[in-house]
Amino acid sequence: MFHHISEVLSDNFIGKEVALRGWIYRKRRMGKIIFVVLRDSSDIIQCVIEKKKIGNEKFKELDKVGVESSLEINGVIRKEERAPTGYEVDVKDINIIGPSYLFPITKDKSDEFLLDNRHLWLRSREMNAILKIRHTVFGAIHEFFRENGYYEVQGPIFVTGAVEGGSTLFEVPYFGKKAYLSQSAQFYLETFIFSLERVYTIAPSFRAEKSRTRRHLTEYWHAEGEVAWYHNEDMMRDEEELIMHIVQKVLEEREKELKFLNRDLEILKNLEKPFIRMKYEELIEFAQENGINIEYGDDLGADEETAITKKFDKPIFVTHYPIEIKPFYHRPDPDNPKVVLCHDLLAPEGYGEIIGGGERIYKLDVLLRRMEEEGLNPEDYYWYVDLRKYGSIPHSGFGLGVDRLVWWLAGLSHIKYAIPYPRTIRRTKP
Ligand SMILES: NC(=O)C[C@H]([NH3+])C(=O)NS(=O)(=O)OC[C@H]1O[C@@H](n2cnc3c(N)ncnc32)[C@H](O)[C@@H]1O
Ligand SMILES: [Mg+2]
Repeated sequence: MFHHISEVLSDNFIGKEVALRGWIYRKRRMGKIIFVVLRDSSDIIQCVIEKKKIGNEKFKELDKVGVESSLEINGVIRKEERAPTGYEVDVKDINIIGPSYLFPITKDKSDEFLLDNRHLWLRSREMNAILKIRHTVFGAIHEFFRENGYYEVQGPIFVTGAVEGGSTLFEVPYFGKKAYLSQSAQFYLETFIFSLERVYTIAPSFRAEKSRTRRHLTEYWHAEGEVAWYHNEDMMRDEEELIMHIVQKVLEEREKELKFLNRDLEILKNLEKPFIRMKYEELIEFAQENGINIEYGDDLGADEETAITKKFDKPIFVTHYPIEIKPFYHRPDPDNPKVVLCHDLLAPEGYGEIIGGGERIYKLDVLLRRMEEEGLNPEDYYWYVDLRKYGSIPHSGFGLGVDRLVWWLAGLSHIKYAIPYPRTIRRTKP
């Protein structure tokens, strides 16, 4: 029976014979001894392999193969302070399963090279840690929604209209017609709430982003929720709970990985509700007082959000944006129709927007007027307009960029490290 390496890194296994399997992470020979650092999905361990124990043939074969060769080993665990994980295996026997020669990732760790070889770089301890954090984040999102009465639903990926503006639509040929890749499942989630009232989905969204920033992908993972009868504040409250749940799970399950990534945990450990709430106009004033060059009416771009959020140590909900800089579906504030009842959630520490959401227009005449103002043809959105014809209700929703959330929680320098296969304006492989 094989153990995972993390199981045997313990005093309870000292003196016990174990069977391990994995890949050569490091290898060096000193005379009649070869030191192998073996890795598996859980951790690494030093293995001391002596020629006299495994025999000349196997020793010679082991000496020839390179890093990332796959191995099974048998041996006895002993404590060794100088070993990378404090224990080592006194090897009795090995079995080389799959040799690897000249594994391409050695000294050259340049960004582009590692992106070109992401299919192999996934094996690194850095990516292993990030993938585990990502796993915990996805699981926590499902857990939160399901524990709070949300039904999981699925919208289509082939669609015929924009949600977040036509400039970032990916057009795909569709049997002689035009289709687009979904920018957001929102409009479809709005159809579900008339049946299930509270729905969510986690799916890829596509944005033909020409901007090359630390936080933009052309394909990203999007967790979206929609709730019947909710107003803007109700939705923000659920989102606060969601983020707190995810942060708590990541701290509980992934402290080891966060520490390996040298993530400063203070802000995450000190996170508490309620998050900061600022109206857009207050945020603009704050930004101007802090020397950030921005005027009322400007959209907050990556640079502005980075500069602003570096000054905060908890997430900030920014609400009541001017109607001109938000998509047509946002509900104008009845008390001041020049602004809309929306919110963005900006992550602190310079990370910026991780959530966009708000209250939807639910009155037919208001929606038709806004579509006309935006030059949209209601016919193109006939099914979306129908929702306002047949038993319309106030409702709100949001979209969380899961890759951006992982990027913030793991304290990474660029979103491309937060997703296994990043897609950007210049990259569509591997
Ligand atoms: N159901 C909804 O109400 C969602 C709404 N229709 C929507 O798509 N809002 S959003 O455009 O701000 O995108 C939502 C989030 O999606 C993320 N996002 C948005 N665009 C990107 C790109 N290009 N790359 C990575 N992540 C991205 C980011 O965190 C945004 O806050
Ligand atoms: Mg947004």
